[in-house]
Amino acid sequence: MSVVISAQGVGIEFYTSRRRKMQVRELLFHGRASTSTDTFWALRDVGFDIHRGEAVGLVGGNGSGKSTLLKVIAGVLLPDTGTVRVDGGVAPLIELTGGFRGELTCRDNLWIQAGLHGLSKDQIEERFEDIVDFAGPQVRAALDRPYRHLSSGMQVRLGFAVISSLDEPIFLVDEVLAVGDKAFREKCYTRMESLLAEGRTLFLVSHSEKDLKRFGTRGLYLRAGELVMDGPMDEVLARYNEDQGTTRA
Ligand SMILES: Nc1ncnc2c1ncn2[C@@H]1O[C@H](COP(=O)(O)OP(=O)(O)OP(=O)(O)O)[C@@H](O)[C@H]1O
Repeated sequence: MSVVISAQGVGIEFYTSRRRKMQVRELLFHGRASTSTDTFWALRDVGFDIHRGEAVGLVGGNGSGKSTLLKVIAGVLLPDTGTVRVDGGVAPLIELTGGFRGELTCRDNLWIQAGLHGLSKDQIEERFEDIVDFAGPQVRAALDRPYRHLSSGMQVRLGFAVISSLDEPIFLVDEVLAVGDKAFREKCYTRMESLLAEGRTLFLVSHSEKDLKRFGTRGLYLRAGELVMDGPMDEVLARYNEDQGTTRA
């Protein structure tokens, strides 16, 4: 099967600037403290290949670099070292409310988001009803109201409904399933299953062992920015739980 995501030696270095306490000498001669810049590597030498149709779950503790890696694959962040090659478009089910404008109506936002993600006017018209149906009756009732009037769960519903309707071959999913209510989560699972059945590739970040086992056949384990294990999901979770000192995530 063909490789659709190939990461080789990927490193991301973040800068953390901090201003030191002023020294008397600096106060006298400069009037301000000099700024020292610290850096740290959020990802370090990460490498893997993902094949078309694979369902891969990414695990790791808080701050281990999971979201950063997804942003690199989505093309939002460029790596400081190494390369990432992505064959085909990516549908980012991450930070789902990010691109929406609070003062615009839900209807306008739906059009803008779908358009920005590459759907044509005809495609949006054709899919409009399905997208709103998926988002649910509360979102439908609020279609002509400002987006900011939606509850945060409803905002996520609309975002998921738009992005999951895209034709992209690769889907990145980051903890969005943790936000919706139970009924909506089930709808999202069903949609993700049908995307997989159609041969799309799924890259999922989650702290839920249940979700990871349901979708991920293969697991990647990030620890402090380094990929410490790449293998069958069960084995990766066992190692992760062992490191965390728990039996369940
Ligand atoms: N823009 C940024 N500038 C500086 N540091 C950042 C930035 N974005 C993330 N970080 C840091 O990079 C590290 C990795 O963050 P990341 O969000 O990728 O972790 P994560 O594994 O997704 O964590 P979580 O499970 O808590 O969501 C963290 O230490 C975080 O504070």
